[in-house]
Amino acid sequence: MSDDEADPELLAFLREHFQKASLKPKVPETQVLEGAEYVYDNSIDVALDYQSTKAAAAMIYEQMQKKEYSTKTWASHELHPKARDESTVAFIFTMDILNFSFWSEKNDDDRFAVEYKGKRWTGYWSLVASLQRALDEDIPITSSDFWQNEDECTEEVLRHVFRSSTEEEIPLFNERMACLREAGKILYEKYQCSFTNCIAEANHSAAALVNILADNFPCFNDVVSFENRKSVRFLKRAQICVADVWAAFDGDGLGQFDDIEKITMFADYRVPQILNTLGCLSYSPLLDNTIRHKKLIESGCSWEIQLRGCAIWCVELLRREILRSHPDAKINAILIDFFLYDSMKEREVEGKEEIPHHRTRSIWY
Ligand SMILES: Nc1nc2c(c(CN[C@H]3C=C[C@H](O)[C@@H]3O)cn2[C@@H]2O[C@H](COP(=O)(O)O)[C@@H](O)[C@H]2O)c(=O)[nH]1
Repeated sequence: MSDDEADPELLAFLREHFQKASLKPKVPETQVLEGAEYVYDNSIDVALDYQSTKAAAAMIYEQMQKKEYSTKTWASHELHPKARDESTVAFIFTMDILNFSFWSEKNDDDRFAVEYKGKRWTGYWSLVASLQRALDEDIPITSSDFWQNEDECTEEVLRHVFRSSTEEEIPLFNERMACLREAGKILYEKYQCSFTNCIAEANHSAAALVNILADNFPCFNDVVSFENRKSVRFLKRAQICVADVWAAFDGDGLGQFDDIEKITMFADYRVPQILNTLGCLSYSPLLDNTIRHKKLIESGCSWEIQLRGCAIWCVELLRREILRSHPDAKINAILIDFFLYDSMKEREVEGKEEIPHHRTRSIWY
């Protein structure tokens, strides 16, 4: 139909509508889920099993209900900060700058571990314990001014903060120190030394805050090139940082986000492990063998990207399946992820780590 045949009123309406639409402020998106779906659609070494995913969705929902899993679960962890104020925002920002790669090639007795409050903490919890211990020792480890002050925040002080109760030091110590210095410099230059100003700039959009972190702080810009065909944003620490703020503040105040459902699962090395254990994710024989024998998988290689992308997509399918059968469920990808991580850690404590997690050493997760 040419313009002169079309109804002039309809044409005027369409022109006005599209004119308005193009003026609308762009709704922030992270593109993480689109990238994950693309990786899933193009994966040959990692596959999803729909029957197991359907069964897992039912089990996860039932368990989350039984445990009353909610944002409140976050603060219930012994080491997580409880105050809903800027000190907790600063703690979370510090924590999630450093929230990566705790796995060790040593046995449980010899691996990096932190003694704190009469307990021996490993993995993610060794990081949280180190930060809490430093604050107890009046070391301002959550202050970006401190990270930048190389006279006060010396390498020696940081080695003291992350001191181990074993011979093994925290993995990637130098990279962690560099991440803190870089983040401190950027926070000083762009956000008046406060992560709370980043939250304010995001104006209650979780996606916008993820993008602020990824676009301004290189150590949060977790982006890969999948088989040289497509740039895929995983943004694991940027997303978990936003999710931790949301959970710590119970979705209120500094943790109030209008689009929190845009946050996906955090592509780490624990959630793929439990998804594989539950039968949701399956691996090609060579990849399965590599993981079972704890062989290194290079950061950025196709196998690693398939593991991370398919895990994000799998949790999205779990989320959709749970909401299909329970439309009123107060559940999102964050809470499913938190539940899966905590469940995997419980299995590890009970000695039920049937299949190992994959071994990739990087600052991204
Ligand atoms: N996907 C996902 N990855 C998570 C977490 C957490 C901790 N979140 C706490 C906050 C709320 C939850 O209830 C948890 O209590 C750490 N990690 C990642 O795992 C790895 C550490 O593993 P391991 O060495 O075994 O401790 C490392 O890449 C770390 O970045 C999570 O929740 N989801």
